[in-house]
Amino acid sequence: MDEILSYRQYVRPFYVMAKPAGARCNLRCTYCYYLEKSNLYPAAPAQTMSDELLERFIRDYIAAQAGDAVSFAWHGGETLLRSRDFYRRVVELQRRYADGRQIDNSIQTNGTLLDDAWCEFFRENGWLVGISLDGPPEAHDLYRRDRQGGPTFEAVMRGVALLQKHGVEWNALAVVNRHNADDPAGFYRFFRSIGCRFLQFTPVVERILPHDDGRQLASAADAGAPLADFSVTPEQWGRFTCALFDEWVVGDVGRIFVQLFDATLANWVGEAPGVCTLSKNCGHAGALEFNGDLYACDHFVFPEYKLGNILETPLTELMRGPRQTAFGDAKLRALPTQCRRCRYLFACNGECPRNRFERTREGEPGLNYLCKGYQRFFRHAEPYMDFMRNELMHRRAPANVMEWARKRMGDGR
Ligand SMILES: C[S@@+](CC[C@H](N)C(=O)[O-])C[C@H]1O[C@@H](n2cnc3c(N)ncnc32)[C@H](O)[C@@H]1O
Ligand code: SF4
Ligand code: SF4
Ligand code: SF4
Repeated sequence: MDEILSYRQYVRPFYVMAKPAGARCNLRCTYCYYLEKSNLYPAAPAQTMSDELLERFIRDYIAAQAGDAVSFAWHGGETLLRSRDFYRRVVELQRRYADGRQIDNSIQTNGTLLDDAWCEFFRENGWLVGISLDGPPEAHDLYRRDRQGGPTFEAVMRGVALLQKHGVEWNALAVVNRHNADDPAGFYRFFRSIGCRFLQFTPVVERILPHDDGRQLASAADAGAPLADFSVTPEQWGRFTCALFDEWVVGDVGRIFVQLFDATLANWVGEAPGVCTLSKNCGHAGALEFNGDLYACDHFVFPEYKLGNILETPLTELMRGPRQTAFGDAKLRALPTQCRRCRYLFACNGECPRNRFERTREGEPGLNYLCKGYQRFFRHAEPYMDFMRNELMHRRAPANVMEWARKRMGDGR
């Protein structure tokens, strides 16, 4: 088993989320886990990735990939605080080092700084743009505030309209928090109404632990830290995912792609889920800070999870080294007995290790805080997932589930 694990680790591609503007941002979202990472770099307030580092990263990242396609992910902080010239240079360097590979780029942004020129750049270069949007204005604006504390919904929607005008490929990245989790139907209908076809949503789960350097959030290793009040509860998460699933399964299968549902179906048929949180192992997506520091994961940017600096140690060595391999394999190895015996282990895999700070019924540590919510979701989705798996096995479209679901729900559930 161990041999198989390490063999897979070796041939599997790895990804790196690059932070060209570090943790700098024009907004001040209450729940943001990244803004406070500036405190790790007090001596470099500008947090700007240098041209030397950019070139080294692009060259080494392309060279490290075994396949024909290489995917770059630009992340932050706010990515659009860097100029278009910076990203033109990215494209130029990618062409220089591509060596016949196909290069893809995705960029995550809060959307408020988009204008025609940015959209033209993304369209011309075929970049996929991820937009952070938490639902309709009353859901979005509570936590997604600008520096002055003002709302941002309208600015984001102006950005979305520009992307649509220019025909830029985009998807929405929403977070589910204590506030917006109670209106799943309104949330889903909103995204449908704005023409969003690719929807990802992440549960916000943070705990508070003040550090001497000014950071306020706990890492997975910090036992006993209290929950931040914007965190979604397991009960909310369960209700939210079930109700959203009901909206989707009666009308939008094959039309709107919801990452959680696609990944669940993939696990149901024994395929790779395409999202780390529901995979058996993880550790194949590092986070690269503006100065070359590489961390185990975007959600593990804590000093104790720093792998090294790519200007000092080759990127491949850090990503394929024993520390990162152990980090990724721990997702499976550290599962508590309750998870190992769970009937939904194949679908859940204990979800993300950063949320495993609860104890099991037997008092064993390492249970996922959202466990109850996931259990409820998998139980709820099970008959529909079984139906879709059966359709796929018989080479029929999973979208046939919609008619079956409508009848089933009409039949008095
Ligand atoms: C840190 S931001 C960086 C990129 C850009 N500034 C943006 O907002 O899209 C990346 C994503 O993380 C989400 N996010 C922020 N804080 C989070 C948290 N505590 N838990 C989960 N996701 C969070 C944001 O909503 C956003 O979609
Ligand atoms: S826009 Fe992104 S980086 Fe900025 S505060 Fe909000 S979530 Fe954090
Ligand atoms: S720690 Fe969580 S977010 Fe990071 S790679 Fe693993 S599953 Fe994904
Ligand atoms: S649903 Fe709960 S018990 Fe089952 S694998 Fe997930 S976290 Fe573990």
